[in-house]
Amino acid sequence: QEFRLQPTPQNYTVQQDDSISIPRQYRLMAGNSLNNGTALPLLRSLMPEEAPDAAFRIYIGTKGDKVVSSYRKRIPQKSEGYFLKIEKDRIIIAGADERGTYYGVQTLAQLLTLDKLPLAEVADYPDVPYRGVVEGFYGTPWSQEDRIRQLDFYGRNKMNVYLYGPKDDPYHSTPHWRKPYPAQEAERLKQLVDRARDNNVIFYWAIHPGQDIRWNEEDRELLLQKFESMYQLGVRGFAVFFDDISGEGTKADKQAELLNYIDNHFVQVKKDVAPLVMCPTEYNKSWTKVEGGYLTTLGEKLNKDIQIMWTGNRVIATIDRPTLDFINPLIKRKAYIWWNFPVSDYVRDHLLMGPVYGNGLDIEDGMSAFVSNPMEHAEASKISLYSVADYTWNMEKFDSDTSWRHAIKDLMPLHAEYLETFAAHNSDLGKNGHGFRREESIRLQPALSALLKSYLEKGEIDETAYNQVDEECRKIILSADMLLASGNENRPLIDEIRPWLTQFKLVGEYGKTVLEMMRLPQQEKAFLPGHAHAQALQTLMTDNDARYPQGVKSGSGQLMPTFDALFEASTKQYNQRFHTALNARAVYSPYTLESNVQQLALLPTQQKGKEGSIAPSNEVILWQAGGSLTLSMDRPRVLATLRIDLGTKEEGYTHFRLETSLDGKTWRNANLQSVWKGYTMQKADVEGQKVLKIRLTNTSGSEQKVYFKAFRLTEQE
Ligand SMILES: CCCCNC1=N[C@@H]2[C@@H](O)[C@H](O)[C@@H](CO)O[C@@H]2S1
Repeated sequence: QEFRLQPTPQNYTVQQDDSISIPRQYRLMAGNSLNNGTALPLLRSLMPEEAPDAAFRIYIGTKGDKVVSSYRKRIPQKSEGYFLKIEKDRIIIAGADERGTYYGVQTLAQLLTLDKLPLAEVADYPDVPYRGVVEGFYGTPWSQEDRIRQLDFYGRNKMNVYLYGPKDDPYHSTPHWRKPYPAQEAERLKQLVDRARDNNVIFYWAIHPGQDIRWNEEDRELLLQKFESMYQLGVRGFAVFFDDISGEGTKADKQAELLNYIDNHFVQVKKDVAPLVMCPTEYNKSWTKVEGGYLTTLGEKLNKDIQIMWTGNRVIATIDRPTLDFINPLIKRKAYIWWNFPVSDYVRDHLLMGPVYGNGLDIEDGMSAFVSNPMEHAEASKISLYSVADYTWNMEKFDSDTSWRHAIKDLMPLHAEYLETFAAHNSDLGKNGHGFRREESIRLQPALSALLKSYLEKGEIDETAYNQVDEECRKIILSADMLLASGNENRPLIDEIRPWLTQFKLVGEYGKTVLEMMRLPQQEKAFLPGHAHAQALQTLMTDNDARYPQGVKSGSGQLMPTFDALFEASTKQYNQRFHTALNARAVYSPYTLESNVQQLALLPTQQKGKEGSIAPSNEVILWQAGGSLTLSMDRPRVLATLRIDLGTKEEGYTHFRLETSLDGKTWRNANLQSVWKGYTMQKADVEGQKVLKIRLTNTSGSEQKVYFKAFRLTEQE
């Protein structure tokens, strides 16, 4: 692929017919404003060496520095803007501010990877003021090494925000948010803060006190002391998260009072701290009742410079003009967008490696920030993060597919074609509680549907489609092996995605096996080995990783549904022809879920051996009065245990009724009791009961806010 600057500059011109060789020595003319910044160290790390008598010169400074005064008018009048010009005997880098100058050097760094330096002129600046990443997912927090690599990546891609808020860090959230970090964790955070500064990234530290905060002097002071201890570590950006909580902490006027206090007595006092960021309890449109006044209270009461985060019309949603036209007037400021992609903590068996798409290209003036909540897999998230950097820097020029291909090349230049094959077939999320889906296997879709259509409707094989799919299966197997054997090119990435690479190879082999079966349903003997092999592969694909009930998923959007349908169709043909009863069901879950509780209705069911479960949800469930959830079996089954965890203590369960039924008509109550004291998990007395359906209903007469942390049954052997 051709060379491109990342992110796409606002203005970039090159003299086509001319270039210069990279100067070996240069005389540096630097403005004083850069003395304690990171633009100069970066420049020195890129260019060979300074020589006071060298002919070639580099002028670098920010607006106002004498050294770049003659280029002052060329500097874009935009925060973090810069002007970069390469001439025969000099390079000029002039920033609107220190970070702009740093970005000018980052752009020069990319040009220096070319054999010859083009005589280029770049006048550049970002569309969205705050751009970057919020580590805000559930699951295994990123490691220290992950974060260091991330911060360097943000520097190179001109992202200026890293927001530290991993849900599972006990010092970020309940129970230890009031306590300073122990020495070792504090030291590690300090390392990150320093690394962020090296990359001109604002390191925001977020606190998540909402679950047990008390609206009093003591907790307010404890929170400020915690912020002060983080400030001592070098943190210069702060956030207060009130998401995913229920109870006292959700009151808007109390939240506003606390945040204004922090703003007035900490942020404004320190003077070198970025504007305070807050995460509201009602953080997406599907959860907010405008007339309830939560958002308008924040909009009216919160100091104007406090930023308010928003995920869009739903928890997981793309952002467009109507989204912003809804929220901005309510909060009386531009929303600070928290984009829940490529986060996968609600579909942990999937990787989201596909293109970034679906966000409006005309909304840069409607948001104060756009930060991505990524996967727990740091390296794998970089495909999306590269494109988020591209999209937020220059929105109009953003091209989803071009950006995606370059993101892959940036991640593994030597194995880009294989990683692209892998990423193309590992992008959809599968069925999930949020109903958010992504395109997958886009280029192969026509062949897959043509192959399936002709086989199902006419029992014929569309040879063209067949060969395309066969060829892709070969590429899938090859790509999996090449990436697994890719050694040190990007070992951390391969370590993260190895279970999915192994699975991907099985998908390729399964496809080839099913394609062979399609040729043989009339051959009594020859069909059998293929059928047996396909079943063996199905077993290997569902039982391959203890961390995921049904194994990791790969190709779940298009490849696997097609291959499964072809497996079933060819086996059915064989059974009819030879009056046999070979198993003709590829994927099989004995459990189906129905619910009129909107946030539960789409949750997938899982089955592994004798255990069945409904996938948990990360969010607070608004369970309407009379709302119910029903789990149905394919046939009556004898239960051993049933455990339910709504994240609430004893009295919370009194609002619900649990019933079982053998025929779906007559129901009998099943009592719930605590599994053990102080724990929210409850167990039902269903031991030995033969049931067809299980139903959980909110019989309290009013809406209940609960979590949906577990719904697990085991059958008797
Ligand atoms: C507006 C900002 C508040 C977003 N808070 C959220 N908390 C949860 C995150 O921890 C999860 O990673 C995310 C995706 O499951 O869902 C919600 S989104």
